[in-house]
Amino acid sequence: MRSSWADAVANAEISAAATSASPSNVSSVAAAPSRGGRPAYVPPHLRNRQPSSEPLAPTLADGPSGARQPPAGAAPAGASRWGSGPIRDVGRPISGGGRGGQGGWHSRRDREVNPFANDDETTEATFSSQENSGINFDAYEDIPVETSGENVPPPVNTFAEIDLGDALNENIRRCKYVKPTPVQRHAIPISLAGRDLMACAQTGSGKTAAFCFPIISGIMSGPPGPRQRGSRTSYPLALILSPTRELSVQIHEEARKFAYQTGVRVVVAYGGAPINQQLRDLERGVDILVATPGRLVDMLERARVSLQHIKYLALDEADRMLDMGFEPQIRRIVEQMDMPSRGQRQTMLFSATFPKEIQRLASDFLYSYIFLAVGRVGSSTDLIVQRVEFVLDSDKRSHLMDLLHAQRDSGAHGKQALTLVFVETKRGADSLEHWLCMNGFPATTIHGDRSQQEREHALRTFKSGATPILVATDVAARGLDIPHVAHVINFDLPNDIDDYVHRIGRTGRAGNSGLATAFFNESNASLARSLSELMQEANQEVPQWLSRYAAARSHGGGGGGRNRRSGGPRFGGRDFRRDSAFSRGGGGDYYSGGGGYGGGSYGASSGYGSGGYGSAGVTSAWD
Ligand SMILES: Nc1ncnc2c1ncn2[C@@H]1O[C@H](COP(=O)(O)OP(=O)(O)OP(=O)(O)O)[C@@H](O)[C@H]1O
Repeated sequence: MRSSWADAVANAEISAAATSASPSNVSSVAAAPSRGGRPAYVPPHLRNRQPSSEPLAPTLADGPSGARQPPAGAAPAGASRWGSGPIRDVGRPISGGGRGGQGGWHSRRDREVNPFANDDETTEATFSSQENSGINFDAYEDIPVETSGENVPPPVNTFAEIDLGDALNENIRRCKYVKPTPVQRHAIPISLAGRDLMACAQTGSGKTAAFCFPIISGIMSGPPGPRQRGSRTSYPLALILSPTRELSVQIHEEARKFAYQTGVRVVVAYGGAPINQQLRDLERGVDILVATPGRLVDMLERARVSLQHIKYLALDEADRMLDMGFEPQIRRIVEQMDMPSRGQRQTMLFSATFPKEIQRLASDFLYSYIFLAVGRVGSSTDLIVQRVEFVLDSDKRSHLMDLLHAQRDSGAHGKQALTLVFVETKRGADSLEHWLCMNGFPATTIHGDRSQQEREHALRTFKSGATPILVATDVAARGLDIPHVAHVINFDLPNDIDDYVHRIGRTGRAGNSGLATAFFNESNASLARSLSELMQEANQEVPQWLSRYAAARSHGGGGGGRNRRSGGPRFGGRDFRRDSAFSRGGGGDYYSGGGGYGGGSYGASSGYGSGGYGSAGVTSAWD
């Protein structure tokens, strides 16, 4: 997919690398962009330097959504609200002063690029020997689902049962989604009923569509938002916030597919890319704005975006968005700008993990909401074989090498299996990548010290298989949907079990299987208990030595930092309103108990560690 501004620059190099890469082709790794010839290896410490011959900016006319080119399947005349004149064939009632034909960007013939046209055939060819990565619904058949809140709308079994509109249904077909995943079965009817929602569902289970479909459908069937003549301010109707640039780009790509030919326009705004280009994109019209918080605040301060007409607010990775690193920015955006207050807008929060303390914070943004938990405790990892090995820091590299050699020799997971290696620090990432490259393993890296252009280039070469090893900090831990990641290696374990859940969730997605290996040593002792509990819950084999570490922690022994999960429920898969420890006076829209919530499978009571949220080392890698 050509999806972002950096692609315009990187495209030629990527395809060259993609066609020439092989595991032994070290020089294709972390290659300096070069024109023709063999790309030269550039050490990590030099890679942030801008090559003088390389254009800094992409072709501005193209916008972050990719090259503007004649669409493979151009929108039929009248199919786009942003296209040609008054268009209302999408089932939207025409309210007075519709946007079509008002002049300015409303009236320009802005042909919609077909977001399906770029689905990367090269990548699929590269991975053709592997299993198809469609959703394996059998894996979800007996998945437990819990809802709490008042008057919960019933779930659906098929997309046909939901009135999403012809255009959206056609896009669902184009996406090859045959039936909804469990979280979609429940969340879509709840959202279509106009209810606020806090949804907790496993990694890779289709949450993006679960919040995109109702938003797109709602915008299609609602009145158009207003536009002030002569104003450079944009008034989106929906705002989707996510914690990282790459995730925002990915959500934008997905949402554009879902919204294709519906007339609903989706724009992305994220840091590290030229703001002027994004502003121009906004000026062409926006219904759904996908953004990272920092860039959005910038645009709000410049009065280039107003939130006063927001009808839908979605926070993806909502627990991350509300943890220590992001909460002030989110509060600013949601509570201190011009966004309609809760109850006046519809708010949807999604994540695979929802610690109770974060749930409590999140309830500030929600009105009479429904809590939805999809999946038994630990079920997000049932599809992932988890291995934990005791490895001293000094042995980690050679151990990693052994794993990679074994993987290569056995041809496990297919010839081009992608391996994602998580490390703690940006420096550590560069250093490990360099070492891997020197030892014949094509690798690249993604972390907060790399330029956005480099980050996107790294992701693309990883996805294509040109550099099948990606060394990453937590910037890549959440949300990224990269097909064919067969192995996630926690070279350095995170301090927080939730981060572990998200990291290993980069494999075993959409019902497919995956493998996760963690290197554990004394410095990870604080994680022992929650890790061994998590593994047990997911029917994984827990090594005896890890159980001993866990027991030592339970009895007050062991060193290391405080693990916020310690003693608490996994995945926050239980509505905190059900927990008396969190009951409070005055919370008008708190659900006050009642039946219907079979908490058994979510186990454990509160006991939520009071330690800080989000370690400083991790926060630095986020946008
Ligand atoms: N109904 C469906 N049928 C088939 N595939 C689907 C369906 N819904 C989603 N998918 C695919 O499943 C994959 C995972 O979806 P998505 O990225 O939305 O997961 P997620 O729950 O948001 O994961 P994470 O917690 O890691 O962010 C994507 O490739 C998506 O296209």
